[in-house]
Amino acid sequence: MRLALIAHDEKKPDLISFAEERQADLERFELMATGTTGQRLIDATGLDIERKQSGPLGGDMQIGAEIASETCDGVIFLRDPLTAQPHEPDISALLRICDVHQTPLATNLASADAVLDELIRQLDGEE
Ligand SMILES: O=C(CO)COP(=O)(O)O
Repeated sequence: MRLALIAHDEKKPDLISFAEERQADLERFELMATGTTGQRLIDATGLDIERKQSGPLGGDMQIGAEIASETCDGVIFLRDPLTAQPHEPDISALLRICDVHQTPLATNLASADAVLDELIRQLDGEE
């Protein structure tokens, strides 16, 4: 099962803490991330993560393409709702394509655990 991890700059510390807490669970997935998020997570946890482009350079669109191809099963995207992003259209497109394909999506820390728990439940069912 493939899972995407993304965080805006203000939320990267939260995502790193989340990944440290849930590292054993995250290791069960094929992970992908936008460029800077991926590097920060790799540095902090050593998790094996496929890095796409940085978000403003097209990383959200690359993850959106994975969702459109149904090669990504869930997204944890800790958005910063208080800072304008230059690539807002890409972000909107990513959220939209998740809805189009019924892809589980968490956009804040409060729902990240819930999405990961549900994907783990599905993984356990597959085994
Ligand atoms: O901007 C992002 C998502 O919209 C995240 O990109 P980075 O992980 O490269 O910072």
